[in-house]
Amino acid sequence: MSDFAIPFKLLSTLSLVESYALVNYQPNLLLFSRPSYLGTFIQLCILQFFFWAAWIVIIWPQFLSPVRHLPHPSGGSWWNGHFQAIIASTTGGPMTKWVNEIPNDGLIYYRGLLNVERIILTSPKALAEVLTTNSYDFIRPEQLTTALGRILGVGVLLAEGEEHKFQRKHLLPAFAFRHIKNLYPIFWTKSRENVHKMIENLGEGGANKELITDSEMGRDVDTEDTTPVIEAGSWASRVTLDIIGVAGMGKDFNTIQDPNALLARTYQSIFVPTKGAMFLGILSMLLPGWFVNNLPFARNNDMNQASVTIRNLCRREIKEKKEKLEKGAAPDVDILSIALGSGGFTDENLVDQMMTFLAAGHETTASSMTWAIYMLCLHPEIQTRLRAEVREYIPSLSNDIGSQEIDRMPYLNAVCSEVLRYYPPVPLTPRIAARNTTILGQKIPKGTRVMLIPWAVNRSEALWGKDAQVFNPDRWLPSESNPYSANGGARSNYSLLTFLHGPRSCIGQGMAKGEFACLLATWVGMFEFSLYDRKELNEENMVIKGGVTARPSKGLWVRTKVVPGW
Ligand code: HEM
Repeated sequence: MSDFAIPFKLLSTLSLVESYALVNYQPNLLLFSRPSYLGTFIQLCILQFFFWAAWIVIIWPQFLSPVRHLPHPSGGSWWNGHFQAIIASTTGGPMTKWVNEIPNDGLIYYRGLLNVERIILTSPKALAEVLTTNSYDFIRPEQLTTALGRILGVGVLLAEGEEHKFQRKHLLPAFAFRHIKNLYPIFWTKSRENVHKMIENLGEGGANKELITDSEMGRDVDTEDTTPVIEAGSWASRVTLDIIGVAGMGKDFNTIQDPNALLARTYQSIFVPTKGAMFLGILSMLLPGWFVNNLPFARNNDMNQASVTIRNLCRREIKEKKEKLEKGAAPDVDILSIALGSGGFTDENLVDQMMTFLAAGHETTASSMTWAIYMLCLHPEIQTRLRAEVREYIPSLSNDIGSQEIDRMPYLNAVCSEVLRYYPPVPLTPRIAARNTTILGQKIPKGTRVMLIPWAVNRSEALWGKDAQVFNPDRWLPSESNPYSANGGARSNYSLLTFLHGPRSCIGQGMAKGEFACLLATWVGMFEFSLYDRKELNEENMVIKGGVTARPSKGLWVRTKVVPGW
């Protein structure tokens, strides 16, 4: 059954017709001696809203829905399902637990806000049906498209059906490996610039001055240790924004050098998880997206301003690039140049695509970098082994590096793959059945929410074995006892959901992997990291901000030392 999206049009049309009929033909049925159209209309609207709500919240999910007998978590409220548990914990947290604790054959059922039904896919077969075989039967919820469209543009990420097929087909060549490999020198040069800037910052004492009083934050800090501290997440966002600028559209946003550069500030203002953002997120589950987007809240104001800034910047860059090409300049290697060459897009559509690449292409990779540094702090032996490999294959940061040098390092690639498995940057992404359909033979009514949860599937013991919840890069290294090392030891490639699969999988995954590996190699090659707050040595103490991407909610503060000799 569909979301709790109030069907205003239906309720008001019905009420209009009924109030006309009642006032004119059956006035004796009304409560008032002098019936008016308006009064009757309002009463009917309220009455029908309650009938509709009772149907959606109680009658359908509790007594009629064909999916209600699927394996499901115990407990939950009679009117609000498991929403309380979900909202109180990290995005995808409860689902990870359910996937490992509830015996199931590929589908788990639960109820979210106001009992809206959701299905979690847990088996490779179920995932293959939804992601590949019947991919276009499952679309993104309209509320999400409206909410994200302002910042992401309505590009390939948010398009559906034939429109999506067309856009993807014309963009795919830009992401072919023969082009992506030309971007490695950009990844490396920008990563190197970032490391130099970090060294400069450490020389000035790092971010120590910025730290909020430790007692206020409840941190457990070694006060004797004077090693400078940095917030790894913000450095990661700066460098990934610069990389997507140059690799995506040939434009250096200069965020590494200036964290207050316009675009950096703009993205910061919208990616910060505020209470306002959360409130609007919940409202958009109940009310039409266009209405929520236009409510007079500061958050809406920020989003609209950010949208104008990003859109104008993309427009300017596309115009400049076109003019350059018209003057006969050789095309650059960036994604925009290749998309322009494809001839498949109008200028305004290219603006939407560029907005998509800027947002989708930097926060995600920055999230991976943040989690990588966290994992290396928790596992210093992995950090040391990785540094040794990087230094063995690349004698100095000043070397110029391409895809071949990166691909040759097995442990680097294993660590990157394991970070992407263990902390997938996109913790979950929802779909809605666009028509009555089936998954694994189970009837799925049109409008049912189907949840793709990389966070849960990537740590499923049924798919990864008993050590699914252990961070272990070695599972990606080939050996006689590990014949499935290409899949991290799992039998099916659908066990890894980080980039999804099929026609809606991440188009930028090749680029993301190359960029991530270059970044990690430079950071670990040059620095030794350890946690500033010793409490975070216990992963359960790490508070995670959910949203489109998952990051530590208070940032990742790490003591950072230059390791000489590179
Ligand atoms: C570690 C980094 C990344 C991760 C984990 C990631 C993950 C994902 C995921 C899970 C999706 C599917 C979202 C959904 O359908 O709900 C997706 C789609 C997409 N990603 Fe990425 N992404 C990453 C990096 C990038 C980069 C670097 C780019 C581009 C430059 C990019 C561009 C896109 C685009 C355009 C789509 C939409 C594809 C379509 O629907 O056809 N991503 N990504």
